[in-house]
Amino acid sequence: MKPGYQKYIPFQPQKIENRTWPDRVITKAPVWCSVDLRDGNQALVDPMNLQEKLEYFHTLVDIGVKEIEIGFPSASETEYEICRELIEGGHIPDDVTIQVLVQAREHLIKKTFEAIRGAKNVILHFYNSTSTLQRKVVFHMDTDGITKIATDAADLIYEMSKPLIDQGMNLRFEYSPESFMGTEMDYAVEICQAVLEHLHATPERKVILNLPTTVENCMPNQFADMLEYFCRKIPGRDSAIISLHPHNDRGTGVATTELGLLAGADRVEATLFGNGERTGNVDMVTLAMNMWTQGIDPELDFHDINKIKEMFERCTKMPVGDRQPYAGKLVFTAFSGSHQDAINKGSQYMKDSGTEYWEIPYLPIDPADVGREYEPIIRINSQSGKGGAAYIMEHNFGFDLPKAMHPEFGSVVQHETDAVGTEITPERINQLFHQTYIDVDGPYKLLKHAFQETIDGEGHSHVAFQGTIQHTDTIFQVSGEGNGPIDAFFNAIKGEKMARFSFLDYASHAITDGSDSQGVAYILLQDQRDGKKYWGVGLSHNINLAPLRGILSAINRAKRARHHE
Ligand SMILES: CC(=O)SCCNC(=O)CCNC(=O)[C@H](O)C(C)(C)COP(=O)(O)OP(=O)(O)OC[C@H]1O[C@@H](n2cnc3c(N)ncnc32)[C@H](O)[C@@H]1OP(=O)(O)O
Ligand SMILES: CC(C)C(=O)C(=O)O
Repeated sequence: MKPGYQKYIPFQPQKIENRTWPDRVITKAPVWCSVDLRDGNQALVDPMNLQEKLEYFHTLVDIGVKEIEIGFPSASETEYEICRELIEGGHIPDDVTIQVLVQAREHLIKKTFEAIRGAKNVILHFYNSTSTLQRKVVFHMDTDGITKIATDAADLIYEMSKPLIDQGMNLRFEYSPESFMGTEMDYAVEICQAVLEHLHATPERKVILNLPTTVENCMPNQFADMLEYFCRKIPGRDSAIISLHPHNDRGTGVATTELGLLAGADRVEATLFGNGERTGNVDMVTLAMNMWTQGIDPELDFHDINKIKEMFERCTKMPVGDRQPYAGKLVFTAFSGSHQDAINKGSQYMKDSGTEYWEIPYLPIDPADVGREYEPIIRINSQSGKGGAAYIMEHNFGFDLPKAMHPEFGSVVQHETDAVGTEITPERINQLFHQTYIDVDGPYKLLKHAFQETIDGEGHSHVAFQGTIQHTDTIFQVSGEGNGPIDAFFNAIKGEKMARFSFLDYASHAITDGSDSQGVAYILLQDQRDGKKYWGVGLSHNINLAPLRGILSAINRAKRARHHE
Protein backbone atom coordinates (compact mmCIF):
# COMPACT_ATOMS: atom_id res chain seq x y z
CA MET A 1 0.00 0.00 0.00
CA LYS A 2 1.18 3.52 -0.77
CA PRO A 3 2.17 5.62 2.24
CA GLY A 4 0.13 8.38 3.88
CA TYR A 5 -2.24 10.44 1.78
CA GLN A 6 -1.04 8.79 -1.41
CA LYS A 7 -3.05 5.67 -0.63
CA TYR A 8 -6.31 7.49 -1.39
CA ILE A 9 -7.91 7.46 -4.84
CA PRO A 10 -8.99 11.00 -5.80
CA PHE A 11 -12.65 11.48 -6.70
CA GLN A 12 -13.26 11.44 -10.45
CA PRO A 13 -15.66 14.29 -11.27
CA GLN A 14 -18.49 13.80 -13.74
CA LYS A 15 -17.97 15.91 -16.85
CA ILE A 16 -20.97 18.07 -17.66
CA GLU A 17 -21.45 20.82 -20.21
CA ASN A 18 -23.42 23.99 -19.67
CA ARG A 19 -24.34 23.20 -16.09
CA THR A 20 -27.31 25.29 -14.99
CA TRP A 21 -27.43 24.75 -11.23
CA PRO A 22 -25.03 27.62 -10.32
CA ASP A 23 -27.53 30.17 -11.68
CA ARG A 24 -30.50 28.82 -9.76
CA VAL A 25 -31.75 29.75 -6.29
CA ILE A 26 -33.80 27.78 -3.81
CA THR A 27 -37.32 29.21 -3.73
CA LYS A 28 -39.39 26.59 -1.95
CA ALA A 29 -39.16 23.81 0.59
CA PRO A 30 -38.44 20.30 -0.68
CA VAL A 31 -40.50 17.31 0.37
CA TRP A 32 -38.98 16.41 3.72
CA CYS A 33 -38.46 12.87 4.91
CA SER A 34 -37.06 12.15 8.35
CA VAL A 35 -34.72 9.18 8.61
CA ASP A 36 -34.08 9.70 12.33
CA LEU A 37 -35.84 6.53 13.38
CA ARG A 38 -33.91 4.42 10.87
CA ASP A 39 -30.53 5.85 9.79
CA GLY A 40 -30.25 7.89 12.98
CA ASN A 41 -31.32 4.99 15.13
CA GLN A 42 -29.06 2.41 13.48
CA ALA A 43 -26.04 4.56 14.33
CA LEU A 44 -26.76 4.88 18.07
CA VAL A 45 -24.76 3.08 20.71
CA ASP A 46 -28.06 1.94 22.23
CA PRO A 47 -30.85 2.05 19.66
CA MET A 48 -34.09 3.63 20.85
CA ASN A 49 -36.67 1.49 22.61
CA LEU A 50 -40.37 1.50 21.77
CA GLN A 51 -41.29 4.36 24.10
CA GLU A 52 -38.42 6.52 22.84
CA LYS A 53 -39.27 5.85 19.20
CA LEU A 54 -42.92 6.69 19.82
CA GLU A 55 -42.04 9.96 21.54
CA TYR A 56 -39.59 10.83 18.77
CA PHE A 57 -42.17 9.95 16.10
CA HIS A 58 -44.76 12.26 17.68
CA THR A 59 -42.20 15.09 17.85
CA LEU A 60 -41.49 14.67 14.13
CA VAL A 61 -45.23 14.80 13.44
CA ASP A 62 -45.52 17.99 15.52
CA ILE A 63 -42.64 19.54 13.58
CA GLY A 64 -44.65 18.92 10.43
CA VAL A 65 -42.66 16.12 8.78
CA LYS A 66 -45.05 14.25 6.50
CA GLU A 67 -42.81 11.35 5.47
CA ILE A 68 -41.09 9.44 8.27
CA GLU A 69 -38.85 6.42 7.82
CA ILE A 70 -39.78 4.49 10.95
CA GLY A 71 -37.22 1.71 10.70
CA PHE A 72 -36.11 -1.50 9.06
CA PRO A 73 -38.94 -3.81 10.20
CA SER A 74 -37.39 -6.99 8.78
CA ALA A 75 -34.16 -6.45 10.69
CA SER A 76 -35.28 -7.64 14.14
CA GLU A 77 -38.27 -8.41 16.31
CA THR A 78 -37.84 -5.04 18.04
CA GLU A 79 -38.02 -3.15 14.74
CA TYR A 80 -40.98 -5.23 13.61
CA GLU A 81 -42.89 -4.64 16.84
CA ILE A 82 -42.28 -0.89 16.72
CA CYS A 83 -43.74 -0.80 13.22
CA ARG A 84 -46.76 -2.80 14.35
CA GLU A 85 -47.33 -0.61 17.42
CA LEU A 86 -47.22 2.55 15.30
CA ILE A 87 -49.82 1.10 12.94
CA GLU A 88 -52.06 -0.70 15.43
CA GLY A 89 -51.71 1.88 18.19
CA GLY A 90 -53.21 4.59 15.97
CA HIS A 91 -50.13 6.82 16.25
CA ILE A 92 -49.95 7.79 12.57
CA PRO A 93 -52.01 10.79 11.45
CA ASP A 94 -53.83 10.40 8.13
CA ASP A 95 -51.62 12.96 6.40
CA VAL A 96 -48.37 11.26 7.46
CA THR A 97 -46.71 8.52 5.41
CA ILE A 98 -44.52 5.95 7.11
CA GLN A 99 -41.49 4.71 5.21
CA VAL A 100 -39.84 1.33 5.79
CA LEU A 101 -36.42 0.29 4.56
CA VAL A 102 -35.39 -3.12 3.29
CA GLN A 103 -32.48 -4.68 1.42
CA ALA A 104 -33.22 -6.03 -2.04
CA ARG A 105 -33.58 -9.55 -0.64
CA GLU A 106 -36.65 -11.73 -0.96
CA HIS A 107 -37.13 -12.95 2.62
CA LEU A 108 -36.63 -9.46 4.04
CA ILE A 109 -39.07 -7.94 1.54
CA LYS A 110 -41.70 -10.53 2.46
CA LYS A 111 -41.26 -9.80 6.15
CA THR A 112 -41.57 -6.08 5.42
CA PHE A 113 -44.89 -6.59 3.68
CA GLU A 114 -46.12 -8.40 6.79
CA ALA A 115 -44.99 -5.49 8.93
CA ILE A 116 -46.89 -2.79 7.03
CA ARG A 117 -50.31 -4.44 6.83
CA GLY A 118 -53.11 -2.16 7.96
CA ALA A 119 -51.19 1.09 7.41
CA LYS A 120 -52.83 3.84 5.39
CA ASN A 121 -49.87 5.55 3.68
CA VAL A 122 -46.60 3.71 3.14
CA ILE A 123 -43.39 4.21 1.20
CA LEU A 124 -41.61 0.91 0.72
CA HIS A 125 -37.94 1.77 0.37
CA PHE A 126 -35.51 -0.82 -0.99
CA TYR A 127 -31.84 -0.50 -1.81
CA ASN A 128 -28.75 -2.19 -3.09
CA SER A 129 -25.30 -0.79 -3.49
CA THR A 130 -24.18 0.18 -6.97
CA SER A 131 -20.73 1.72 -6.52
CA THR A 132 -17.61 0.41 -8.22
CA LEU A 133 -16.07 -0.32 -4.82
CA GLN A 134 -19.03 -2.27 -3.44
CA ARG A 135 -19.46 -4.18 -6.70
CA LYS A 136 -15.82 -5.17 -6.41
CA VAL A 137 -15.38 -5.92 -2.72
CA VAL A 138 -18.85 -6.77 -1.36
CA PHE A 139 -20.95 -8.26 -4.15
CA HIS A 140 -18.24 -9.58 -6.52
CA MET A 141 -20.55 -8.86 -9.42
CA ASP A 142 -20.65 -6.93 -12.66
CA THR A 143 -23.26 -4.29 -13.31
CA ASP A 144 -25.72 -6.78 -14.83
CA GLY A 145 -25.67 -8.80 -11.62
CA ILE A 146 -26.22 -5.69 -9.50
CA THR A 147 -29.06 -4.55 -11.77
CA LYS A 148 -30.66 -7.97 -11.48
CA ILE A 149 -30.67 -7.72 -7.66
CA ALA A 150 -32.56 -4.44 -7.98
CA THR A 151 -35.00 -5.49 -10.70
CA ASP A 152 -35.80 -8.86 -9.05
CA ALA A 153 -36.63 -6.98 -5.88
CA ALA A 154 -38.67 -4.43 -7.86
CA ASP A 155 -40.66 -7.25 -9.49
CA LEU A 156 -41.37 -8.91 -6.15
CA ILE A 157 -42.36 -5.61 -4.54
CA TYR A 158 -44.60 -4.70 -7.45
CA GLU A 159 -46.39 -8.05 -7.31
CA MET A 160 -46.76 -8.08 -3.54
CA SER A 161 -48.13 -4.54 -3.56
CA LYS A 162 -51.05 -5.21 -5.84
CA PRO A 163 -53.43 -6.71 -3.25
CA LEU A 164 -52.56 -4.02 -0.70
CA ILE A 165 -53.12 -1.24 -3.19
CA ASP A 166 -56.40 -2.91 -4.21
CA GLN A 167 -57.42 -2.91 -0.56
CA GLY A 168 -56.90 0.85 -0.48
CA MET A 169 -53.37 1.24 0.89
CA ASN A 170 -51.63 4.30 -0.47
CA LEU A 171 -48.42 2.38 -1.13
CA ARG A 172 -45.56 4.04 -2.96
CA PHE A 173 -42.05 2.87 -3.79
CA GLU A 174 -38.59 4.25 -3.21
CA TYR A 175 -35.39 2.86 -4.63
CA SER A 176 -31.88 3.83 -3.50
CA PRO A 177 -28.82 3.00 -5.58
CA GLU A 178 -26.83 2.97 -2.37
CA SER A 179 -23.39 4.65 -2.60
CA PHE A 180 -24.66 6.56 -5.64
CA MET A 181 -21.76 9.03 -5.49
CA GLY A 182 -19.28 6.18 -6.00
CA THR A 183 -21.19 4.92 -9.03
CA GLU A 184 -20.49 5.82 -12.68
CA MET A 185 -23.34 8.19 -13.55
CA ASP A 186 -24.26 6.38 -16.76
CA TYR A 187 -24.64 3.16 -14.78
CA ALA A 188 -26.64 4.94 -12.05
CA VAL A 189 -29.00 6.16 -14.77
CA GLU A 190 -29.21 2.67 -16.27
CA ILE A 191 -30.07 0.87 -13.04
CA CYS A 192 -32.58 3.54 -11.94
CA GLN A 193 -34.23 3.44 -15.36
CA ALA A 194 -34.56 -0.37 -15.06
CA VAL A 195 -36.09 -0.02 -11.58
CA LEU A 196 -38.57 2.60 -12.80
CA GLU A 197 -39.63 0.24 -15.57
CA HIS A 198 -39.97 -2.79 -13.31
CA LEU A 199 -42.05 -0.78 -10.85
CA HIS A 200 -44.23 0.52 -13.71
CA ALA A 201 -43.58 4.12 -12.73
CA THR A 202 -45.71 6.76 -14.46
CA PRO A 203 -46.11 10.50 -13.94
CA GLU A 204 -49.28 9.64 -11.98
CA ARG A 205 -47.56 6.93 -9.90
CA LYS A 206 -44.12 8.36 -9.43
CA VAL A 207 -41.35 6.34 -7.84
CA ILE A 208 -38.90 8.03 -5.49
CA LEU A 209 -35.30 7.68 -6.69
CA ASN A 210 -33.21 8.39 -3.64
CA LEU A 211 -29.62 9.28 -4.56
CA PRO A 212 -27.51 9.02 -1.43
CA THR A 213 -24.06 10.25 -0.62
CA THR A 214 -23.79 7.14 1.51
CA VAL A 215 -20.23 8.13 2.38
CA GLU A 216 -19.61 11.75 1.38
CA ASN A 217 -16.56 11.62 -0.89
CA CYS A 218 -16.60 14.75 -3.05
CA MET A 219 -17.15 18.47 -2.98
CA PRO A 220 -20.73 19.78 -3.07
CA ASN A 221 -20.25 21.31 -6.54
CA GLN A 222 -19.05 17.96 -7.87
CA PHE A 223 -22.12 16.31 -6.40
CA ALA A 224 -24.35 18.96 -7.98
CA ASP A 225 -22.76 18.24 -11.37
CA MET A 226 -23.48 14.52 -10.91
CA LEU A 227 -27.05 15.23 -9.96
CA GLU A 228 -27.72 17.58 -12.85
CA TYR A 229 -26.18 15.04 -15.20
CA PHE A 230 -28.35 12.27 -13.73
CA CYS A 231 -31.56 14.34 -13.94
CA ARG A 232 -30.86 15.24 -17.58
CA LYS A 233 -30.16 11.66 -18.58
CA ILE A 234 -32.78 9.65 -16.71
CA PRO A 235 -35.56 8.67 -19.11
CA GLY A 236 -38.93 9.21 -17.52
CA ARG A 237 -37.74 12.02 -15.25
CA ASP A 238 -41.39 12.97 -14.82
CA SER A 239 -42.14 9.49 -13.43
CA ALA A 240 -39.61 9.99 -10.65
CA ILE A 241 -39.26 12.10 -7.54
CA ILE A 242 -35.56 12.80 -7.11
CA SER A 243 -34.57 12.53 -3.47
CA LEU A 244 -31.31 13.30 -1.66
CA HIS A 245 -29.93 11.38 1.28
CA PRO A 246 -26.71 13.17 2.20
CA HIS A 247 -24.25 12.08 4.84
CA ASN A 248 -21.65 14.37 6.30
CA ASP A 249 -18.25 12.64 6.16
CA ARG A 250 -16.50 15.72 4.75
CA GLY A 251 -18.57 18.06 6.89
CA THR A 252 -20.38 19.41 3.82
CA GLY A 253 -23.72 17.61 4.03
CA VAL A 254 -25.70 20.84 4.20
CA ALA A 255 -23.89 22.36 1.20
CA THR A 256 -24.30 19.13 -0.76
CA THR A 257 -28.03 19.16 -0.08
CA GLU A 258 -28.47 22.81 -0.99
CA LEU A 259 -26.52 22.44 -4.23
CA GLY A 260 -28.36 19.16 -4.90
CA LEU A 261 -31.65 21.05 -4.66
CA LEU A 262 -30.33 23.58 -7.18
CA ALA A 263 -29.32 20.71 -9.44
CA GLY A 264 -32.83 19.28 -9.61
CA ALA A 265 -33.74 17.34 -6.44
CA ASP A 266 -37.32 17.47 -5.13
CA ARG A 267 -36.99 15.76 -1.80
CA VAL A 268 -34.55 15.50 1.11
CA GLU A 269 -33.99 12.76 3.65
CA ALA A 270 -32.47 14.20 6.82
CA THR A 271 -32.33 13.87 10.59
CA LEU A 272 -32.70 16.24 13.53
CA PHE A 273 -29.34 17.74 14.48
CA GLY A 274 -27.65 15.50 11.90
CA ASN A 275 -27.67 12.26 13.86
CA GLY A 276 -26.83 9.24 11.69
CA GLU A 277 -24.09 6.91 10.56
CA ARG A 278 -20.52 8.06 11.40
CA THR A 279 -20.50 11.87 11.08
CA GLY A 280 -24.24 11.76 10.63
CA ASN A 281 -26.94 12.42 8.09
CA VAL A 282 -27.58 15.95 6.93
CA ASP A 283 -29.20 18.12 9.62
CA MET A 284 -32.85 18.91 8.93
CA VAL A 285 -32.90 21.82 11.39
CA THR A 286 -30.01 23.59 9.67
CA LEU A 287 -31.47 23.06 6.20
CA ALA A 288 -34.90 24.30 7.25
CA MET A 289 -33.66 27.31 9.19
CA ASN A 290 -31.23 28.23 6.40
CA MET A 291 -34.29 28.54 4.17
CA TRP A 292 -36.12 30.52 6.84
CA THR A 293 -33.27 33.05 6.98
CA GLN A 294 -33.55 33.51 3.20
CA GLY A 295 -37.22 34.42 3.49
CA ILE A 296 -38.43 30.96 2.42
CA ASP A 297 -41.03 29.00 4.39
CA PRO A 298 -39.41 25.62 5.16
CA GLU A 299 -42.81 24.16 6.08
CA LEU A 300 -41.33 22.73 9.27
CA ASP A 301 -41.92 24.15 12.72
CA PHE A 302 -38.83 24.72 14.86
CA HIS A 303 -40.28 27.53 16.97
CA ASP A 304 -39.36 25.71 20.21
CA ILE A 305 -35.95 24.28 19.40
CA ASN A 306 -35.00 23.76 23.05
CA LYS A 307 -37.92 21.39 23.58
CA ILE A 308 -36.97 19.38 20.47
CA LYS A 309 -33.34 19.33 21.56
CA GLU A 310 -34.28 18.08 25.02
CA MET A 311 -36.33 15.22 23.51
CA PHE A 312 -33.51 14.40 21.09
CA GLU A 313 -30.83 14.26 23.77
CA ARG A 314 -32.97 12.14 26.08
CA CYS A 315 -34.06 9.61 23.44
CA THR A 316 -30.76 9.26 21.56
CA LYS A 317 -28.37 9.92 24.46
CA MET A 318 -26.43 12.05 21.98
CA PRO A 319 -25.48 15.62 22.94
CA VAL A 320 -26.23 18.55 20.66
CA GLY A 321 -22.98 20.51 20.43
CA ASP A 322 -22.74 24.04 21.77
CA ARG A 323 -21.91 25.30 18.25
CA GLN A 324 -24.65 23.35 16.44
CA PRO A 325 -26.37 25.82 14.06
CA TYR A 326 -29.60 27.30 15.44
CA ALA A 327 -29.70 24.87 18.39
CA GLY A 328 -26.32 24.97 20.16
CA LYS A 329 -26.08 26.65 23.54
CA LEU A 330 -23.62 29.27 22.31
CA VAL A 331 -24.88 30.08 18.82
CA PHE A 332 -26.67 33.26 19.85
CA THR A 333 -23.97 34.44 22.23
CA ALA A 334 -21.27 37.04 21.63
CA PHE A 335 -18.35 37.31 24.02
CA SER A 336 -16.14 39.47 21.84
CA GLY A 337 -16.17 43.22 22.05
CA SER A 338 -16.65 44.22 18.42
CA HIS A 339 -19.47 41.72 17.94
CA GLN A 340 -21.20 42.98 21.07
CA ASP A 341 -20.83 46.55 19.91
CA ALA A 342 -22.39 45.78 16.52
CA ILE A 343 -25.22 43.71 18.02
CA ASN A 344 -25.97 46.54 20.41
CA LYS A 345 -26.02 49.07 17.59
CA GLY A 346 -28.09 46.75 15.41
CA SER A 347 -30.75 46.34 18.14
CA GLN A 348 -30.83 50.09 18.59
CA TYR A 349 -31.11 50.61 14.83
CA MET A 350 -34.04 48.20 14.66
CA LYS A 351 -35.81 50.04 17.49
CA ASP A 352 -35.15 53.50 16.07
CA SER A 353 -35.72 52.83 12.39
CA GLY A 354 -38.79 50.61 12.68
CA THR A 355 -37.34 48.48 9.85
CA GLU A 356 -39.46 45.53 8.70
CA TYR A 357 -36.44 43.29 8.40
CA TRP A 358 -34.04 41.58 10.75
CA GLU A 359 -30.91 43.72 10.52
CA ILE A 360 -28.56 42.84 13.35
CA PRO A 361 -24.94 42.07 12.54
CA TYR A 362 -23.56 38.78 13.86
CA LEU A 363 -27.07 37.44 14.52
CA PRO A 364 -28.18 35.79 11.28
CA ILE A 365 -31.54 34.89 12.81
CA ASP A 366 -33.84 36.36 15.42
CA PRO A 367 -33.42 34.00 18.42
CA ALA A 368 -37.15 34.39 19.08
CA ASP A 369 -37.86 32.47 15.86
CA VAL A 370 -36.54 29.32 17.52
CA GLY A 371 -37.87 30.22 20.97
CA ARG A 372 -34.55 31.44 22.32
CA GLU A 373 -35.30 35.10 22.99
CA TYR A 374 -34.81 34.78 26.74
CA GLU A 375 -31.24 33.55 26.57
CA PRO A 376 -28.35 35.98 26.98
CA ILE A 377 -27.02 37.18 23.63
CA ILE A 378 -24.15 39.03 25.20
CA ARG A 379 -21.92 37.46 27.82
CA ILE A 380 -18.87 39.02 29.35
CA ASN A 381 -15.32 37.77 29.62
CA SER A 382 -11.89 39.27 28.94
CA GLN A 383 -12.62 39.38 25.18
CA SER A 384 -15.54 41.74 25.75
CA GLY A 385 -15.67 45.48 25.32
CA LYS A 386 -17.38 48.51 26.75
CA GLY A 387 -20.49 48.02 24.61
CA GLY A 388 -21.05 44.59 26.13
CA ALA A 389 -21.04 45.85 29.70
CA ALA A 390 -23.38 48.71 28.75
CA TYR A 391 -25.69 46.23 26.99
CA ILE A 392 -25.91 44.07 30.12
CA MET A 393 -26.63 47.10 32.30
CA GLU A 394 -29.41 48.18 29.98
CA HIS A 395 -31.00 44.84 29.09
CA ASN A 396 -30.68 43.12 32.45
CA PHE A 397 -30.97 46.02 34.86
CA GLY A 398 -32.51 48.95 32.97
CA PHE A 399 -29.54 51.36 33.25
CA ASP A 400 -29.11 53.14 29.92
CA LEU A 401 -25.59 54.46 30.43
CA PRO A 402 -24.66 57.58 28.40
CA LYS A 403 -22.34 56.62 25.57
CA ALA A 404 -19.57 58.82 26.94
CA MET A 405 -19.63 56.76 30.13
CA HIS A 406 -19.14 53.41 28.36
CA PRO A 407 -15.31 53.52 28.21
CA GLU A 408 -14.98 54.22 31.92
CA PHE A 409 -17.36 51.50 33.08
CA GLY A 410 -16.02 49.18 30.35
CA SER A 411 -12.56 49.45 31.88
CA VAL A 412 -13.93 48.67 35.36
CA VAL A 413 -15.42 45.47 33.94
CA GLN A 414 -12.33 44.67 31.88
CA HIS A 415 -10.19 44.99 34.99
CA GLU A 416 -12.38 42.44 36.75
CA THR A 417 -12.45 39.93 33.84
CA ASP A 418 -8.68 40.17 33.53
CA ALA A 419 -8.33 39.54 37.25
CA VAL A 420 -10.66 36.52 37.43
CA GLY A 421 -9.78 35.09 34.00
CA THR A 422 -13.28 33.68 33.44
CA GLU A 423 -16.70 34.83 32.33
CA ILE A 424 -18.41 37.13 34.83
CA THR A 425 -22.15 37.11 35.45
CA PRO A 426 -24.57 39.98 34.82
CA GLU A 427 -25.14 40.10 38.59
CA ARG A 428 -21.42 40.67 39.14
CA ILE A 429 -21.43 43.45 36.51
CA ASN A 430 -24.36 45.10 38.26
CA GLN A 431 -22.52 44.76 41.56
CA LEU A 432 -19.43 46.42 40.06
CA PHE A 433 -21.62 49.24 38.74
CA HIS A 434 -23.18 49.82 42.14
CA GLN A 435 -19.85 49.58 43.96
CA THR A 436 -18.20 51.98 41.53
CA TYR A 437 -20.87 54.65 41.15
CA ILE A 438 -23.85 54.30 43.45
CA ASP A 439 -22.55 53.05 46.77
CA VAL A 440 -19.69 55.58 46.92
CA ASP A 441 -20.44 56.51 50.48
CA GLY A 442 -18.15 59.36 51.43
CA PRO A 443 -16.23 61.42 52.15
CA TYR A 444 -19.26 63.66 51.37
CA LYS A 445 -22.75 62.62 52.43
CA LEU A 446 -26.01 64.46 51.96
CA LEU A 447 -27.80 64.08 55.28
CA LYS A 448 -30.81 66.29 54.72
CA HIS A 449 -32.16 68.35 51.87
CA ALA A 450 -35.13 70.49 50.92
CA PHE A 451 -36.13 72.12 47.65
CA GLN A 452 -38.54 74.91 47.12
CA GLU A 453 -39.66 75.60 43.60
CA THR A 454 -41.43 78.75 42.44
CA ILE A 455 -42.58 79.58 38.94
CA ASP A 456 -42.55 83.28 37.99
CA GLY A 457 -45.19 85.04 35.95
CA GLU A 458 -43.37 84.18 32.74
CA GLY A 459 -43.30 80.47 33.59
CA HIS A 460 -39.60 80.33 34.57
CA SER A 461 -38.73 77.91 37.33
CA HIS A 462 -36.77 79.09 40.32
CA VAL A 463 -35.43 76.54 42.82
CA ALA A 464 -34.06 77.17 46.34
CA PHE A 465 -32.02 74.39 47.92
CA GLN A 466 -31.10 73.88 51.55
CA GLY A 467 -29.12 70.93 52.78
CA THR A 468 -26.97 69.37 55.45
CA ILE A 469 -23.76 67.75 54.30
CA GLN A 470 -21.34 65.65 56.25
CA HIS A 471 -17.64 65.46 55.40
CA THR A 472 -15.98 62.79 57.54
CA ASP A 473 -16.70 64.21 61.08
CA THR A 474 -17.74 67.71 60.04
CA ILE A 475 -21.36 68.60 59.42
CA PHE A 476 -22.24 71.84 57.62
CA GLN A 477 -25.22 73.59 56.15
CA VAL A 478 -25.39 74.77 52.56
CA SER A 479 -27.97 76.71 50.61
CA GLY A 480 -28.25 78.11 47.13
CA GLU A 481 -30.61 79.10 44.38
CA GLY A 482 -30.81 78.40 40.72
CA ASN A 483 -33.04 77.77 37.77
CA GLY A 484 -33.30 74.04 38.59
CA PRO A 485 -32.30 71.54 41.31
CA ILE A 486 -28.84 70.89 39.87
CA ASP A 487 -28.06 74.56 39.42
CA ALA A 488 -29.34 75.34 42.96
CA PHE A 489 -27.24 72.55 44.46
CA PHE A 490 -24.11 73.69 42.59
CA ASN A 491 -24.62 77.20 43.81
CA ALA A 492 -25.09 75.87 47.35
CA ILE A 493 -21.77 74.09 47.40
CA LYS A 494 -19.88 77.02 45.84
CA GLY A 495 -17.32 78.17 48.32
CA GLU A 496 -17.00 74.70 49.73
CA LYS A 497 -14.07 72.57 48.64
CA MET A 498 -16.53 70.70 46.51
CA ALA A 499 -16.82 73.71 44.27
CA ARG A 500 -13.68 73.08 42.26
CA PHE A 501 -15.63 70.82 39.92
CA SER A 502 -17.26 71.97 36.75
CA PHE A 503 -20.32 70.37 35.36
CA LEU A 504 -19.84 68.72 31.93
CA ASP A 505 -22.67 66.36 31.19
CA TYR A 506 -25.94 65.03 32.52
CA ALA A 507 -28.42 62.35 31.55
CA SER A 508 -31.32 60.76 33.38
CA HIS A 509 -34.15 58.31 32.94
CA ALA A 510 -36.56 56.23 34.96
CA ILE A 511 -35.97 52.60 35.84
CA THR A 512 -39.11 50.60 36.33
CA ASP A 513 -38.95 47.30 38.10
CA GLY A 514 -42.44 45.90 38.54
CA SER A 515 -44.49 48.52 40.38
CA ASP A 516 -41.35 50.31 41.65
CA SER A 517 -40.00 53.20 39.62
CA GLN A 518 -36.81 55.13 40.37
CA GLY A 519 -34.95 57.92 38.67
CA VAL A 520 -31.31 57.49 37.74
CA ALA A 521 -29.00 60.41 36.95
CA TYR A 522 -25.58 60.20 35.31
CA ILE A 523 -23.36 63.18 35.99
CA LEU A 524 -19.99 64.03 34.48
CA LEU A 525 -17.82 66.48 36.42
CA GLN A 526 -14.34 67.78 35.73
CA ASP A 527 -11.82 68.46 38.44
CA GLN A 528 -10.54 71.93 37.57
CA ARG A 529 -7.22 71.32 39.27
CA ASP A 530 -6.00 68.54 37.03
CA GLY A 531 -8.66 68.44 34.29
CA LYS A 532 -9.62 64.85 35.11
CA LYS A 533 -13.22 63.80 34.49
CA TYR A 534 -15.38 61.72 36.80
CA TRP A 535 -18.75 60.11 36.27
CA GLY A 536 -21.15 59.79 39.14
CA VAL A 537 -24.51 58.04 39.31
CA GLY A 538 -27.42 58.82 41.60
CA LEU A 539 -30.47 56.67 42.15
CA SER A 540 -33.59 57.80 43.98
CA HIS A 541 -37.37 57.57 44.04
CA ASN A 542 -37.26 61.36 44.15
CA ILE A 543 -36.41 62.74 40.71
CA ASN A 544 -34.83 65.90 42.22
CA LEU A 545 -32.59 63.90 44.50
CA ALA A 546 -31.12 61.49 41.93
CA PRO A 547 -28.92 64.15 40.23
CA LEU A 548 -27.66 65.43 43.57
CA ARG A 549 -26.61 61.98 44.56
CA GLY A 550 -24.98 61.69 41.15
CA ILE A 551 -23.00 64.86 41.75
CA LEU A 552 -21.86 63.67 45.17
CA SER A 553 -20.96 60.31 43.67
CA ALA A 554 -18.71 62.01 41.09
CA ILE A 555 -17.13 64.29 43.68
CA ASN A 556 -16.53 61.41 46.10
CA ARG A 557 -14.98 59.33 43.32
CA ALA A 558 -12.66 62.22 42.44
CA LYS A 559 -11.67 62.62 46.07
CA ARG A 560 -10.94 58.92 46.42
CA ALA A 561 -8.93 58.93 43.20
CA ARG A 562 -6.77 61.83 44.43
CA HIS A 563 -6.38 60.12 47.76
CA HIS A 564 -5.03 57.00 46.04
CA GLU A 565 -2.59 58.91 43.80
C1 LIG B 1 -26.31 2.65 3.99
C2 LIG B 1 -27.27 2.13 4.95
O1 LIG B 1 -27.42 2.64 5.97
S1 LIG B 1 -28.17 0.77 4.51
C3 LIG B 1 -29.06 0.28 5.93
C4 LIG B 1 -28.20 -0.45 6.84
N1 LIG B 1 -28.93 -0.82 8.01
C5 LIG B 1 -28.80 -1.98 8.60
O2 LIG B 1 -28.08 -2.81 8.14
C6 LIG B 1 -29.54 -2.20 9.86
C7 LIG B 1 -30.41 -3.43 9.85
N2 LIG B 1 -29.76 -4.58 9.28
C8 LIG B 1 -29.79 -5.79 9.88
O3 LIG B 1 -30.31 -5.97 10.96
C9 LIG B 1 -29.19 -6.91 9.12
O4 LIG B 1 -28.22 -6.43 8.24
C10 LIG B 1 -30.27 -7.67 8.32
C11 LIG B 1 -31.19 -8.36 9.30
C12 LIG B 1 -31.07 -6.76 7.45
C13 LIG B 1 -29.61 -8.69 7.42
O5 LIG B 1 -28.83 -9.50 8.20
P1 LIG B 1 -27.89 -10.64 7.62
O6 LIG B 1 -28.45 -11.22 6.41
O7 LIG B 1 -27.62 -11.52 8.76
O8 LIG B 1 -26.53 -9.91 7.35
P2 LIG B 1 -26.02 -8.80 6.38
O9 LIG B 1 -26.80 -7.57 6.44
O10 LIG B 1 -24.61 -8.68 6.74
O11 LIG B 1 -26.17 -9.43 4.93
C14 LIG B 1 -25.10 -9.53 4.12
C15 LIG B 1 -25.51 -10.17 2.83
O12 LIG B 1 -26.56 -9.40 2.23
C16 LIG B 1 -26.10 -8.86 1.01
N3 LIG B 1 -26.65 -7.53 0.95
C17 LIG B 1 -26.34 -6.49 1.72
N4 LIG B 1 -27.09 -5.46 1.39
C18 LIG B 1 -27.88 -5.85 0.41
C19 LIG B 1 -28.87 -5.21 -0.31
N5 LIG B 1 -29.18 -3.96 -0.08
N6 LIG B 1 -29.53 -5.90 -1.24
C20 LIG B 1 -29.23 -7.17 -1.47
N7 LIG B 1 -28.29 -7.84 -0.81
C21 LIG B 1 -27.63 -7.19 0.13
C22 LIG B 1 -24.60 -8.85 1.13
O13 LIG B 1 -23.97 -8.86 -0.12
C23 LIG B 1 -24.36 -10.12 1.88
O14 LIG B 1 -24.48 -11.21 1.00
P3 LIG B 1 -23.69 -12.59 1.23
O15 LIG B 1 -24.30 -13.20 2.45
O16 LIG B 1 -24.00 -13.35 0.00
O17 LIG B 1 -22.27 -12.25 1.41
C1 LIG C 1 -30.31 3.10 2.42
C2 LIG C 1 -29.58 4.31 1.97
C3 LIG C 1 -30.48 5.37 1.48
C4 LIG C 1 -28.71 4.84 3.03
O1 LIG C 1 -29.05 4.90 4.18
C5 LIG C 1 -27.46 5.44 2.60
O2 LIG C 1 -27.04 5.25 1.48
O3 LIG C 1 -26.84 6.13 3.42
